Amino acid sequence: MAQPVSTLGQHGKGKGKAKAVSKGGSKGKPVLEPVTLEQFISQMQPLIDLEKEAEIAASLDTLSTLKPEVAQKRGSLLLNLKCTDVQTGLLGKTLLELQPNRGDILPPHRLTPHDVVIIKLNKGDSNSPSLGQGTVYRIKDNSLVLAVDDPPEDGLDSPLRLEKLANEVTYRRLKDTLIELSKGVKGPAADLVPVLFGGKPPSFVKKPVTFTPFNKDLDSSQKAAVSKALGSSNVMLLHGPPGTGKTTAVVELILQEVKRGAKILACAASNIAVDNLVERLACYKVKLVRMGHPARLLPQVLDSSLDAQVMRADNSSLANDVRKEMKVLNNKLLKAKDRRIRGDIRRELRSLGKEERQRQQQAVADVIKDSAIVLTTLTGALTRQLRDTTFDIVIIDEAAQALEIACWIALLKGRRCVLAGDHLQLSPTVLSPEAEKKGYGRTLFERLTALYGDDITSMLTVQYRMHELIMQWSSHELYNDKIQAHSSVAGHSLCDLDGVKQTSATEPTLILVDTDGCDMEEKKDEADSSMNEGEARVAAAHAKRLIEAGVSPGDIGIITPYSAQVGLLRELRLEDKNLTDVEISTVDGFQGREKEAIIISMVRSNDKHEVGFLNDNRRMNVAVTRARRQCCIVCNIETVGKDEFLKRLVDHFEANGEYLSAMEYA
Ligand SMILES: Nc1ncnc2c1ncn2[C@@H]1O[C@H](COP(=O)(O)OP(=O)(O)OP(=O)(O)O)[C@@H](O)[C@H]1O
Repeated sequence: MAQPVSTLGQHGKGKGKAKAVSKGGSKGKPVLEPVTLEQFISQMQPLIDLEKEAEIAASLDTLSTLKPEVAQKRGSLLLNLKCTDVQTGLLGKTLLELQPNRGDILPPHRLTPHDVVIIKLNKGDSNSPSLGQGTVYRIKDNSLVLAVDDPPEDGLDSPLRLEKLANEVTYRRLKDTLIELSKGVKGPAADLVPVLFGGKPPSFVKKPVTFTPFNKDLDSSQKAAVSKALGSSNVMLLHGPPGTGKTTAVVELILQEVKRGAKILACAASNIAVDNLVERLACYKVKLVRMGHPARLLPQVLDSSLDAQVMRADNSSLANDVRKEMKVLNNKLLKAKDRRIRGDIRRELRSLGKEERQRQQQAVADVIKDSAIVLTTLTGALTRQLRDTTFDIVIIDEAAQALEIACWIALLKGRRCVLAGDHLQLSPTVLSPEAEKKGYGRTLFERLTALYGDDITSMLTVQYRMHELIMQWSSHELYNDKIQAHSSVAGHSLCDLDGVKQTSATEPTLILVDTDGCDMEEKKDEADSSMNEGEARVAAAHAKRLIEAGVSPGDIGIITPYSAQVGLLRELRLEDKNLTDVEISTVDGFQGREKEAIIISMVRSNDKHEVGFLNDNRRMNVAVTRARRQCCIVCNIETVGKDEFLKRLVDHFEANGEYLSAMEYA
């Protein structure tokens, strides 16, 4: 293990007093002030409650006060469904497929995979009894699959509704973690906590750590980041701007830590990010286990799940034998008349029950003990199954999208930590405006960047996604011009793709479609979200032109900041079969993803030049950097150009790309 032989002495001298190194936050975000552990605990306590109340209120609000159709758009409800299939699968769970009763596609909604929902009869209301509870497993435009432990005994042949449940367990785990922190940390993280609150300086080994990479393609910035992480004695930040191979570097770091005998807890806020790590590690044949409910895991990682590995374990099959024996005894008990015999059977059943539980627990403990890497979501790290396991290092991917308090669930289990992320992309969504204002959504990654900056950070500087024209604006505005495009992508265009013709639609890398003067004003929907029908039609028309030129619909994404616009675009997609596979999403929902061609509908178009939350630099950064070979922005330049940051964006597109009036798509 790395020995702390040098320290970065500039920070946080004086116990419990964090040095003020705060920098200006992104637009719309409060400037970061350093906090002590005590301040953090007292700030967070009420905010967790505020956020929980906001989540519950959102569902109660939508369920009781709004028309069901509006409630549906707000997110917590999906109405009038029919059950079209019931199957067993997924390590013994039952999978229910639900489709809309009317129409071909599900109405606009905000349910996402992994949400916990209750199933009710459609004609019921918020007080009517539940038929059962399930976890959303898969969502397509026309169907949704739920994983349930016990399928409802009746009611499945009637019209159904789904109601999203507030996630009580998560909030309880966040509170429990705060209590742990307030008690004074004595476990493995005892020396880490003061460093993360500025009370003790971070330290690194003096000599850079050299290593032989498992991945021979690592670039020099990735190697430098892995080396810095390996040399850190407590905390290191791996800053990965869009497309720079942050997860590639994290995978290399994990493999190097395994090689030097470390036990690793690898986490992320979302299940999908954890699964991504599992998939990328799987080919290296390392011993790992993915914790978590099977319905929340991608099918391709199920084999690595704790449930699957426990099922294969010797102790587990012995437990099964015991269970069979218990079944036979239970049958005997039903038939036995003699009191003495009944007493004997009961005694034997009790002892077998104990043995079965012990063998199951032993099987779980063995799998965890034998795994060099344990992978889980942050909140999943508080599971009972990991209670007695400690780790040499906790690695958190997508850390800039995780609530700080959620990070602490995992951090308390390890001696060192590496956080990988990009605080210049979107931070986690917070429902309560008050909690947001008071810093609930502030991430540990942001806070440590402000506290220690470059001293503990290594930034990746080669990106493998975007044409350099797409990258340049983002690199200049947010990353001090430090990002370079790798030669394999710097000049790639849609026309290089198989079967794509060179046309006026496919040739440009940047396209700016201006709706000014084209009567394309924004509107509000019933749920107060903005939309713009004219823009939606232009975006769909551009997608059609790309498809006509041979671009595969699956390579095209239309993204927009507003959920009402997503609904509108999805309705338009129904009008043309060719558009079926074009992906449509909010910008926030598309973070971490990419497409060959991205069309951005900015929506805002008004005389007051109001741009709403378009002016959060990070949202536009995410939007533009999803595109690999072409980025097309549809907007009203007159409206959005009044914001300085957005003006520089449209200026970049105008100067380096194709400028068109929306009239051309009429
Ligand atoms: N050194 C490298 N050489 C070649 N390709 C690379 C290298 N590093 C990463 N890539 C490629 O770049 C792409 C992005 O990598 P990765 O998923 O690790 O990035 P990320 O930074 O985690 O992504 P995101 O921007 O979505 O957070 C992948 O296709 C990956 O194979």
